[in-house]
Amino acid sequence: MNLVPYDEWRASALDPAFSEWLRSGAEPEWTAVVSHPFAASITRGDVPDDDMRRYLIQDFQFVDSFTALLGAAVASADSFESRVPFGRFLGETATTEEKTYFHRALDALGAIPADLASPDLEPVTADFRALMDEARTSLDYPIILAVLCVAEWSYLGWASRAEQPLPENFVHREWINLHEGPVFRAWVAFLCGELDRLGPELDENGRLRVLDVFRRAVRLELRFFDMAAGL
Ligand SMILES: Cc1ncc(C[n+]2csc(CCO)c2C)c(N)n1
Repeated sequence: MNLVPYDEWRASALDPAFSEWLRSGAEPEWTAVVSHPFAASITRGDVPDDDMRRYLIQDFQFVDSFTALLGAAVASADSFESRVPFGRFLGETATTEEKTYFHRALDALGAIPADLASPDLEPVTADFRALMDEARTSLDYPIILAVLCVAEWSYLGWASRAEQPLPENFVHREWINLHEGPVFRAWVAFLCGELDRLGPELDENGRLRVLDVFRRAVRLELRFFDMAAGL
């Protein structure tokens, strides 16, 4: 656990970015997420259909709350320039992915419409949705950023470990491609950059609140993959 205050840490860190203070403060769970056996199995293309279906059914419920949280980011960002990337991601990626990938993948895996509309929530899915609802209703921009940043940065983390050639099965291949590549990298860099811009301006208490939310989100990502792996 990282208990070194940001100002002290910054003086000696190799990369003094606020987002790096958050990430290193979320170890060892961060590394456990990006190197998780379930994620590694996605990159190899060998997740059994039943496991992939269960994971994606739960993840569709995650993405629903995540999409609502993006709306709160549009509403709470501190400038027009900062609102724009959230609006673009919302329109171009989040809603397109929902319409296409989840529907096609879950159809191929034999899910029925009720599995998308109103599945039973796993405890970790309910907990993750509760954290996102908490961030959304706070309308506190750095807090919202912390949750969004963990979700996207950690997914870039495992997906960028995939080796070529990617699996042929589209359910695996497209799920990797959605979280890799120059456009997704630029999106993650934007989220980290916003935290790097705003974090140093917060007082110590404000920074610790952002770190607390960041850590809670990382622990939930870990539990989410554990759930998917049946651990
Ligand atoms: C538990 C969990 N954490 C992060 C992501 C990454 N992610 C967050 S929203 C979204 C859809 C728009 O790209 C994606 C892929 C996820 N899917 N599931």
